[in-house]
Amino acid sequence: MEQGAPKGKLIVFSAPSGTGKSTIAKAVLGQIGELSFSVSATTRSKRPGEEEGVHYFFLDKKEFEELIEKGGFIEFEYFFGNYYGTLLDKTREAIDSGRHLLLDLDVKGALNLKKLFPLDSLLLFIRPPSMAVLQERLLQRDGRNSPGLQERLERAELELGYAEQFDEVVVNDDLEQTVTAVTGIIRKYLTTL
Ligand SMILES: Nc1ncnc2c1ncn2[C@@H]1O[C@H](COP(=O)(O)OP(=O)(O)OP(=O)(O)O)[C@@H](O)[C@H]1O
Ligand SMILES: Nc1nc2c(ncn2[C@@H]2O[C@H](COP(=O)(O)O)[C@@H](O)[C@H]2O)c(=O)[nH]1
Repeated sequence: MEQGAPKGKLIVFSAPSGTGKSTIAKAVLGQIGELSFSVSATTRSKRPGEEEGVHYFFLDKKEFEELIEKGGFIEFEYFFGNYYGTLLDKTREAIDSGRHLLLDLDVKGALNLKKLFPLDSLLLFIRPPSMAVLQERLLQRDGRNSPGLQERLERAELELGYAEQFDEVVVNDDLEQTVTAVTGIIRKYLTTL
């Protein structure tokens, strides 16, 4: 897709589920006005408080698979029993109009995106302070009986092994310090283009 340099840049957050990507993204978006959130499509159900077109575009499996057939995704993955994907049209529209996007992707999605936009993307890996803290955060957010909790923890171990392939790695221990560090990294990247 990298025909002619796109004007907007892609900032990608990856981390094991529950590390705090969405929490950090919300704070960073509040501080960097020229950055917009890239809304992915998914087949998973809405969590309380989530809104269509704001957190995700919620599709059913048939709709998602039809969109795959039509080449509607830059990348997509299937995990935790659901599809997740980055929409081609929305991404192209943003970067062609010079808007920078913040994407929240799993590690494979992030590394695939880097192959497509090697010069126009920055990959940030966010680490939890420990597996014990990660488990606490997932329990706090989703509850003890949440479907997929064990799967998310198992996948976390695997995802941590990809950290060194990212451009930057930040540990999300104290939230305020993490937001300051991440905001600094992104500002530096956007101003040294
Ligand atoms: N630094 C932090 N200290 C304490 N709690 C935190 C911190 N960062 C995030 N949290 C909490 O951890 C939980 C998980 O955060 P969040 O939903 O942002 O994770 P995520 O990485 O976006 O997860 P997913 O990939 O599943 O969407 C939330 O309840 C959030 O409030
Ligand atoms: N490869 C992609 N991964 C994505 C995309 N959108 C979100 N995600 C990742 O999914 C997990 C789980 O999210 P949740 O909202 O169900 O907790 C999370 O780690 C995201 O990074 C996408 O478009 N492509």
